[in-house]
Amino acid sequence: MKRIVLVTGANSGIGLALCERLLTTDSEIHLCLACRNTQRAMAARSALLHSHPEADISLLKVDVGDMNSVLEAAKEIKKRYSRLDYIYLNAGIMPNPQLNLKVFVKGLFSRKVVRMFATGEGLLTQEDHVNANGLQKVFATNVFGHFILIKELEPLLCCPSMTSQLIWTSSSNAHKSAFSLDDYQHSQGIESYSSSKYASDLLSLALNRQFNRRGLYSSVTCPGLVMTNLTYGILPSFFWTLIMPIMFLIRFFTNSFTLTPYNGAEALVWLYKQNPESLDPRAKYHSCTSGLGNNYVNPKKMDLREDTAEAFYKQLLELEHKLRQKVGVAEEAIK
Ligand SMILES: NC(=O)C1=CN([C@@H]2O[C@H](COP(=O)(O)OP(=O)(O)OC[C@H]3O[C@@H](n4cnc5c(N)ncnc54)[C@H](OP(=O)(O)O)[C@@H]3O)[C@@H](O)[C@H]2O)C=CC1
Ligand SMILES: CC(C)CCC[C@@H](C)[C@H]1CC[C@H]2C3=C(CC[C@]12C)[C@@]1(C)CCC(=O)[C@@H](C)[C@@H]1CC3
Repeated sequence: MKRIVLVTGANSGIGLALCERLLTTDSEIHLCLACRNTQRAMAARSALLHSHPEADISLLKVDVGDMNSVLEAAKEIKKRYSRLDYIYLNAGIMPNPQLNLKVFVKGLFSRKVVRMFATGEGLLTQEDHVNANGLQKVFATNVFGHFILIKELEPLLCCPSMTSQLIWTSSSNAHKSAFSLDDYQHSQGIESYSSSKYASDLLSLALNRQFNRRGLYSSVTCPGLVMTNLTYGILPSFFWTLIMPIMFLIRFFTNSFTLTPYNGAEALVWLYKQNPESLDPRAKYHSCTSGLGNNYVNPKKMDLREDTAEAFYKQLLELEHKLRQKVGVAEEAIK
């Protein structure tokens, strides 16, 4: 029986490299590319079919930052499939990133320089906005849309006598200090990306508590620093090209400069092959690349509290309830 794998944000960067690698790893797979832009999704499908002509690939239109689009997409998935084996919750944004040069230069001469390059801690700020659902855009895209998708697809993910896996593309940029239960959407701060990634780590922990007994397992990964559209948004591409030799040099000091989407997908592919019951719900699985270019996976314990994860999960359920009422009222008004 073919394994059914859905990947959000599959049309570029790490998501696209992941799809390519999954098709190479497993020929008995149905891949569903869940993307917001149909043309970009079709281009990705063509590229994948070019290297894997026999591959079974379908497209699904979904904007994970838009509640109505997620609900529509979930309806479509339920029509198409009776179960789902894997969902890769990979789509993500970091809008209007600004590099804090002062912190960067200071960091270069501090003892924390390696950590700074590995996590980008404190180096980046973002400007976030409110979306049409009244949610902070980064939170809605990186966390909440995926949460709603999982909730909607619960019957397909929790099937008797089989296990399913949720695999998040989180980040080592997820920091406790950027997240607060009082402002979990991060409407007050300037580190919405870091906050959203910490929120996804908390959510993954809570999902394991809620769903493991029903055969659903959740894991988080960090792909390392990868050159994708997301990172090209931080500094102009000519600058990245100029400093590329330095980036390859940095690899000898930190294994987190994976740089290519192929390398960045290492932990995501590794998790595909694991028995989910053997995984540690508190571990973040990091894609690593050595100075000589060898890839491997390094699990690291996350700094998470069970009670915070539970409280956050409750807040998400309340927000879901509120928004479902809003959507319901809007639908009634149209009728
Ligand atoms: N690059 C890096 O160094 C790191 C990246 N990550 C994470 O990896 C993930 C993938 O990013 P990466 O490959 O780097 O960057 P890309 O920008 O190349 O990929 C992001 C993908 O997400 C999609 N996407 C964004 N917003 C939405 C939305 N609202 N609905 C549906 N799809 C959406 C994009 O679609 P579209 O093409 O239409 O914009 C794109 O396919 C992200 O979650 C990111 O946070 C984590 C750590 C490091
Ligand atoms: C290498 C250079 C000479 C200068 C690059 C400086 C910064 C632009 C980078 C240093 C560490 C990088 C980093 C990220 C972005 C670019 C840097 C800040 C991320 C925050 C990108 C997104 C993620 O999710 C993280 C895992 C990255 C961590 C490191």
